[in-house]
Amino acid sequence: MVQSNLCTQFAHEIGRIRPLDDEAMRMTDVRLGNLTKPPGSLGKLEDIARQLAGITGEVDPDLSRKAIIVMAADHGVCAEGISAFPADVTPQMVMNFLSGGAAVNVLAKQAGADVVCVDIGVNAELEHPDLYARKLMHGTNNMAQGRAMEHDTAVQALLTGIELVETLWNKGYRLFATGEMGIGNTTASAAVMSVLTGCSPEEAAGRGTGIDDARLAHKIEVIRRSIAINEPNVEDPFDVLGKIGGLEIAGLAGVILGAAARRCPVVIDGFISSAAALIAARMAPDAVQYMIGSHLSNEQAHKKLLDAIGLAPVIHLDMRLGEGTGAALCFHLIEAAQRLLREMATFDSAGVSRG
Ligand SMILES: O=C(O)c1ccc[n+]([C@@H]2O[C@H](COP(=O)([O-])O)[C@@H](O)[C@H]2O)c1
Ligand SMILES: Cc1cc2nc[nH]c2cc1C
Repeated sequence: MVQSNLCTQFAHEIGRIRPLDDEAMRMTDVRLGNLTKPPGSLGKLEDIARQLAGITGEVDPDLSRKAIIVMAADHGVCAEGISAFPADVTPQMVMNFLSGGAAVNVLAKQAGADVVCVDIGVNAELEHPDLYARKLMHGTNNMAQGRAMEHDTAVQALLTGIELVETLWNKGYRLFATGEMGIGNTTASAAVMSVLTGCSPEEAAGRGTGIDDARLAHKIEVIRRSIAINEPNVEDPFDVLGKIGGLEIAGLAGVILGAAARRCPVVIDGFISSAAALIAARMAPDAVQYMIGSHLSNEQAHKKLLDAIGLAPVIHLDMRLGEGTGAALCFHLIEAAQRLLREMATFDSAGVSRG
């Protein structure tokens, strides 16, 4: 009963996601064509301007209030020794986000964005006035021994992401980005990628926080074992999420779907955020049009994962931090696209001859 109630809420939200607004994109193309530049010469910045119009239904939307939603959670699979760092780093970094000392805080501040720090499943008791306390479990169960979480918990995590976007939307935020913190979460993300794209654990696994060759071989074996023991159904993203996913991955999939349902752009950060984006895409294919790929992470499988979603990253800086750091940098390019459209002279106003 409870489960069907949650699923009904979720289905209602998914049902709100619509294709982009063709007329707003056409009007943007007309405006871009009148600006003092050869047609298409601003490349991907023009694509972004067009996409923003399609998403919002406005040629020049006000996206000045922006939030990076950083979902933090722990992973039972850390017991298998798959990370270069101890699980204690997850709660420690959450406190660092809340004190403003993490990389994402610095980059968010520079971009004029707010960091929204969410405990959706950290294995520690955390208290801070700015923390969004939404803990559903004290970390997932060890997926190498059985399912990571109950089906219902995965749906609750998805709804938590949607609820956060709604709360922030009501405060005036119109541009969102995904970010995360969770020691062990590249293992869960690689497992999700392997099942949903059909690639091997070798192809999906990477070095995460910086593991050596021996630990990488072990990580691949743990992913293989987790998939074998749980037998997730490739046709059912809820099943995949519940058996081999993570609480922050589920929460971020909810953030993405919630943003799409409210016609807001959502910038996808690195490898873990992209695993969440793949889940969201399988739940609601139209949601992909609301996503903006930010950067290409150095996590080796990221390119393949983005290809599976249909996203092209705009920044290549060899970063592999997560937290929302790549997405924060992408905010500058989004603002650049908007300013060009808003502030450039037209051929007529500047008296420049057309070709
Ligand atoms: O976003 C990325 O592309 C990315 C790539 C590698 C590592 N990370 C971060 O590192 C942590 C996971 O690494 P690991 O090795 O513990 O699975 C987690 O906190 C992520 O935010 C993030
Ligand atoms: C220190 C540290 C900071 C991070 N931020 C995101 N993932 C991280 C992993 C580590 C280990």
